[in-house]
Amino acid sequence: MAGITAEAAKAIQRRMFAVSSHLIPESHHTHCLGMSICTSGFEDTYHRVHDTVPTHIPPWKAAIDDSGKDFVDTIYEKTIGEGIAKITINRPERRNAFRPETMKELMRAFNDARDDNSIGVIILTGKGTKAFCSGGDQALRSKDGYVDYDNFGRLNVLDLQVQIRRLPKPVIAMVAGYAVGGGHVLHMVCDLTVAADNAVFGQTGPKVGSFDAGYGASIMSRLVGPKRSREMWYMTRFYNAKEAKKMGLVPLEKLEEETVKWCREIMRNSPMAIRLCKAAINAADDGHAGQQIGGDATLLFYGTEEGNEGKDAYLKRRKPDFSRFPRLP
Ligand SMILES: CC(C)(COP(=O)(O)OP(=O)(O)OC[C@H]1O[C@@H](n2cnc3c(N)ncnc32)[C@H](O)[C@@H]1OP(=O)(O)O)[C@@H](O)C(=O)NCCC(=O)NCCSC(=O)c1cc(O)c2ccccc2c1O
Repeated sequence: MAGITAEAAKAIQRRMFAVSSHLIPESHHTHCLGMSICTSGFEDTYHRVHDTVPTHIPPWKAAIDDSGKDFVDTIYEKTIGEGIAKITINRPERRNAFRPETMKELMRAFNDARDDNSIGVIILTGKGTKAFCSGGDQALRSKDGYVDYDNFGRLNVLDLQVQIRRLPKPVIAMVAGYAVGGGHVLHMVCDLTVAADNAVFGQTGPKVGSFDAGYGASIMSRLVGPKRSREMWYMTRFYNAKEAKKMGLVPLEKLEEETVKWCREIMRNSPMAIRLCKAAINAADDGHAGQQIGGDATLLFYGTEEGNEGKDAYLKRRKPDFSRFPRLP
């Protein structure tokens, strides 16, 4: 486009994308109309009227946001005409461990999906089948958080957690492989989780000298109960998808089909009703967003010998030795 800046061209491209996303392609109409048989097994008017949703995986189209910056650690995509955005952590060589830049990009993508009124539901996932997310990149951990390009320590995953909780559209965690550490907390702050049969869940913090005393502890307690939460945090065991209760379990090869089906079921319902249900369901827990003190405690802990012992042990592939640290009364 001659005569306009690259940023202006990207802004125009984004606007055109948003507008075209409202248009449903002809092929989708045909497909949906073709699905007239109710396979749910219920022979009632409710099911005859509402029918089932199609399960094919839609074509994903690369999306951009207003900043005009590229997405490097993440992949940001949208469907055409179906109102679904997909945000993928793209560091599979590190089991999708995140660094501050990853969080910045995720926040940009979530912000754009929130702003785009053609989008009604957002999928958060990890690249590949080995991991949804393995938490903070331990190789980048320093005494004041995780450090990448600008040499500042950050714990900015806490901001992403709050953003997901407050975002007025459902966010679905699509989990294949490991969802551990900060990655496990990310799945917990999402509205729903669809897990493949190879999914593994767990908190590793107390083994690697970390913990999440904000949402990571409080939401877990609500989700799986206080005793199971203590077990997960104190013992740092891993659980397979069968053991992790209250989650849908689907074969790995059906994971995306099933997740998209959930999105479509949400998309055909009232956005205002969903928005208010989400706010209402979160209301009892909103006070936890104020638990910044939990994040600050982690920040201080990273600067201690005890915290560092866990990270060192992980990086050196040895067992941590916490025996020299006092168990204070
Ligand atoms: C996830 C695993 C169990 C997978 O094991 P597997 O055997 O399949 O793979 P490898 O271990 O060989 O890993 C392949 C490759 O990836 C690198 N890697 C994996 N995870 C990480 C990671 N988190 N950080 C850095 N690097 C990672 C690994 O080193 C290998 O690299 P090679 O070069 O050798 O090929 C297993 O990988 C595992 O246990 N990972 C660590 C999980 C973990 O402890 N995560 C951190 C928890 S702490 C955290 O996430 C956290 C972050 C925050 O920002 C917080 C903020 C505020 C409060 C608390 C926070 C917090 O707790």
